[in-house]
Amino acid sequence: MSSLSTTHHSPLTTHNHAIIVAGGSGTRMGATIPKQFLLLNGKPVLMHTIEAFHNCKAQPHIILVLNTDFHTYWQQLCADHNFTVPHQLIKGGETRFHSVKNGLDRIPDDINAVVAVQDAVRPLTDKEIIDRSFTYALEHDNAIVAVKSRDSIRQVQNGRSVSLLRDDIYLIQTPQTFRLSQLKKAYEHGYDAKFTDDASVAEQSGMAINLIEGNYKNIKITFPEDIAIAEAILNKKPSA
Ligand SMILES: Nc1ccn([C@@H]2O[C@H](COP(=O)(O)OP(=O)(O)OP(=O)(O)O)[C@@H](O)[C@H]2O)c(=O)n1
Ligand SMILES: C[C@](O)(CO)[C@H](O)COP(=O)(O)O
Repeated sequence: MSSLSTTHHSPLTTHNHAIIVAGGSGTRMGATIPKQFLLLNGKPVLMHTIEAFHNCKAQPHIILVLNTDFHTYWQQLCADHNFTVPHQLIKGGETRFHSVKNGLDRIPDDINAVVAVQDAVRPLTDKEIIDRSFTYALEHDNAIVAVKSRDSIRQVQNGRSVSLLRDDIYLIQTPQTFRLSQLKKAYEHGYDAKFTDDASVAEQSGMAINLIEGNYKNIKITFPEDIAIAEAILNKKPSA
């Protein structure tokens, strides 16, 4: 991981924000409710994710982006699970891009602020990694959590597959953390269907993207088997 950036400073600032995007419907999961509400060890996925941000040293102001059809459902879930972590609930958008944009629009301009964007459906994100992303972004404008590919990689070009250098391939996770002013500016450029994350939006606006080391356990809940995988990771006893 020598090519990924590292940092050792404290992430403490009073200007930290986290936008947790939970506006999706989970079509690939195929459940009767969006996957962010499915239970992981008895607690909705989304609560695990919010708690990771609440428990980190950066102590961000938490904005939860959720389709308005599910606001009342979420408030009932919070009551049922005695979930009291403070957060600001706002409406979701048509795509992940639009949900993030809705979140950014709710944060007042602040030259000193840093914002992390997090998939609601990554409930196993380490609080230490969240803190590292805030610290690194404060010093270097952005920090995108990534892990190196552990599989061999081939790309199909004109019907032929060609091997790529595995050491140059990184798999991108969240959080993706930025100086607020720079991410707001990037999102002003408008939507493009090729955007899959915040780094691709920022890159399009000319920003150089910094990768910081993530964790293979920081999986995204996407398909039905991912819930069982996440529970196995959560319940694994530390080896002696
Ligand atoms: N309109 C949307 C679409 C997605 N997301 C969020 O972006 C994250 C990553 O998206 P993905 O895993 O693709 O979630 P879904 O869109 O719900 O899943 P699918 O693509 O299978 O429908 C999720 O936390 C999802 O809730 C969002 O906030 N608003
Ligand atoms: C943001 C992300 O999780 C980074 O890996 C990913 O791009 C989301 O992709 P999806 O197609 O919306 O699941």
